[in-house]
Amino acid sequence: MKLDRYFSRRRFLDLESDDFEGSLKELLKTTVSRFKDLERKKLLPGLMQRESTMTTYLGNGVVLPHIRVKMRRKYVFAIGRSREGFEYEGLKGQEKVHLVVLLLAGEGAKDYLNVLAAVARLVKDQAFVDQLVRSQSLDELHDQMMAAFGGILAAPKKKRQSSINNLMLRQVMRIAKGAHCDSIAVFGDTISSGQIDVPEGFRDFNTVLVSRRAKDGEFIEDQPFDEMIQVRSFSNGRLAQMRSAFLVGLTRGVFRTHHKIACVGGLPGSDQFDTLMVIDLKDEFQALLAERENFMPADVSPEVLERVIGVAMELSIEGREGKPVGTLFVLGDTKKVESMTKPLVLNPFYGYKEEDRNILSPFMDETVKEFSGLDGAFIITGDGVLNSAGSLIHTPDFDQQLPSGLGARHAAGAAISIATDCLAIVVSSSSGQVTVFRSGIALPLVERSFGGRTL
Ligand SMILES: Nc1ncnc2c1ncn2[C@@H]1O[C@H](COP(=O)(O)OP(=O)(O)OP(=O)(O)O)[C@@H](O)[C@H]1O
Repeated sequence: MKLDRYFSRRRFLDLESDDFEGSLKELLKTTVSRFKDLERKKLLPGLMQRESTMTTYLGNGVVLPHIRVKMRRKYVFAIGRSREGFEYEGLKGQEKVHLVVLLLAGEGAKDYLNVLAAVARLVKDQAFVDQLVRSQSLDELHDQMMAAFGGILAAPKKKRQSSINNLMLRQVMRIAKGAHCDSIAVFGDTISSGQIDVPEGFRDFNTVLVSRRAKDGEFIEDQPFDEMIQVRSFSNGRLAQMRSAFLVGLTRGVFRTHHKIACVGGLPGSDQFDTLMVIDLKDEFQALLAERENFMPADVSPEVLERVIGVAMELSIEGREGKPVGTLFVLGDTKKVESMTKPLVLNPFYGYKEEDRNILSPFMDETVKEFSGLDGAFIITGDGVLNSAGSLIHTPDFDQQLPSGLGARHAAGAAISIATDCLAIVVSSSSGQVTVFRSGIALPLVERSFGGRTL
């Protein structure tokens, strides 16, 4: 998502204040002086009120205060930098806020959550944030932000691609041709710079980049790929996230169920492709897709499933504060699902605006991880609104046989996926495995044990 058109050099400041409220006042002053239809008096209390109910801290010293306002423009950004940094409620130890990214969104702006998510994704990169904070001048800071938000990140220093990588890429083309594959998938995180030099003829294939870096083509403008699938968390496994990536690809229409895919990958950051495989999606997802061309429930949007799978993967791979966490997400057909659940605790999402408790908002990540410690399930609507956490599922007449070792949480996920038109995504606290249930059929996405490695 290109956001550079909403930035203006005039709204880049070196902050004089040493607290959050003072910084907001400075940023609002420069913004309001330019857009006369904005009412500063209402903006500051609105922003402070949001902050008191929900933090807008994104990590890495960046805070993203945001609010919807009545204005003609879709979005306005104002950026404040504090080299010394200032304290902010909830930050531990030496951590301070160095960058305030103020976002005002017009009431009609429809892709608000995507804009928040795009900013959150970029500032997840600590090195990028450090570079911004250390910029010599505001002009330099502005240029870097424009480049990053325009999708043209300063090109990373290019290493020459090794001859083995070239060979592997040529081989995957030969295999794709020989095995009549429909696409070639490259696991891009193998290469630390993200820059992949492809051999001649590569562009004749339908190609997909699977990477943690970014989505919607942000980073692949000058890359030789037709599509990009984002995976969210690091795993030491070579192609451990393959299944979730292909599932996401299926829901987004990048792949069809009858497709065969030639894949090349390696350990993340190793700069060495070392694995080639051919995946037949029909075989891979056989049980799940046996009955239907499209396994998505009618009301679930692919980006919401993608997000839930991403959070589930992070919980599986990283846990919560290093400890394994298990949880259950029930996605879609919410009315019917809710008729088969009862609260185990007071609902922590009660009373918040739907937009603020949508799983597509980057500020929900931490909240969801925090509440994953609760017993029971998250109930999520097909368009991403978190309706409740800590819900006990009780479905009628459930006698599904599950593989041994799978207990009550998996049984509940399987049962609700039979009783309603939903998807249930289970993270196992004991094995870290992530399993998607649809109509009682289980699809394991990542199989691992904590501390272990997966091929
Ligand atoms: N009917 C249910 N509805 C919602 N959550 C449930 C239900 N039954 C169990 N759980 C949740 O699952 C948790 C763990 O149960 P159990 O260990 O039997 O499940 P499991 O399938 O073996 O999962 P894990 O692999 O995480 O241990 C419970 O503490 C509870 O939070």
